[in-house]
Amino acid sequence: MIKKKKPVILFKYGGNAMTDDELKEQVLEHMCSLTKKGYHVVIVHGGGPFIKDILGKVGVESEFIDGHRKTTPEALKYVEMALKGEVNGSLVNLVNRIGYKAVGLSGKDGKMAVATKRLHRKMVDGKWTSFDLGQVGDVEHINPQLPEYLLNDGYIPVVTCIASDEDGNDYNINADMFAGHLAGALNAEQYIVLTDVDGLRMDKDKPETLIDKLHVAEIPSLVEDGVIQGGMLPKMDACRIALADGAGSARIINGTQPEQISDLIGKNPVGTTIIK
Ligand SMILES: Nc1ncnc2c1ncn2[C@@H]1O[C@H](COP(=O)(O)OP(=O)(O)O)[C@@H](O)[C@H]1O
Ligand SMILES: CC(=O)N[C@@H](CCC(=O)OP(=O)(O)O)C(=O)O
Repeated sequence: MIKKKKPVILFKYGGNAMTDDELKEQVLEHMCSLTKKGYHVVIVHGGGPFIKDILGKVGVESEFIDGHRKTTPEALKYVEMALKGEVNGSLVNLVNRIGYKAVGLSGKDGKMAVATKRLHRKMVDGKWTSFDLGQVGDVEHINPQLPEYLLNDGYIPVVTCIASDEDGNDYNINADMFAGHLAGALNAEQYIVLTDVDGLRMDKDKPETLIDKLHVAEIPSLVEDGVIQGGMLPKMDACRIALADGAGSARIINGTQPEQISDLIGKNPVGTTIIK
């Protein structure tokens, strides 16, 4: 008998929403409990504040360009330590402690993600201008077999956003971008981005201006008008990629409010939904 494939929910857990261990545990409990409701759960995480901390301690400076951290080879060493050692280690520990089986991975494991150096361009004074972001990568290709094996065997993949290119050079990839590619490759029924705000706002400082639904075609003009900026730039790009590559839906919700996760499969969708 052919086993029916379970739908995948892929969560992108942003570092800004990981304020303390108690909250992290509640959020992870809400995510992982979806496995009892017939879903396969994948967690992709970032860890911006943890990277900032470690870089500060060792005195390595870094700057963000359009939501991507310019990364020198020296900084990359510390980015990897923070993401794989600190954040991934702690999330795997918490998932295991609350009674599920987590497997911590980065894009390098099993060559799940193959990266390429990011060629960053944007309009400056009416001209396309290139920016060298150093060891910042883009996902070129995803091999979904490893997370699929794990999901089919009852494990929860907890994945972070470091990957190598075909020659073995390592790259720091924005976690939203990484997650969007993986959600597409896994044909996730839902791609859910957990951050520290309720979703995309028309005015980033006014919670009452939350946009509940947005078409991907509306993204470029919202970028041009400066509505989508900073950390929201890669988030929206990642939603576009996830939907184009095979995810069923994409949504941004508040990861500091765990109950919003339960609402996902309920009747009252929260956050900002991005539609094709
Ligand atoms: N239009 C907008 N609506 C809401 N937040 C916005 C908007 N534009 C930029 N942001 C910023 O994006 C941030 C979330 O992105 P980021 O800091 O990268 O978080 P994460 O760690 O979850 O990836 C918000 O805290 C907010 O400051
Ligand atoms: C290239 C790039 O920007 N990489 C990110 C990776 C971590 C991340 O994206 O973390 P959040 O999800 O918490 O933002 C960085 O260095 O901060």
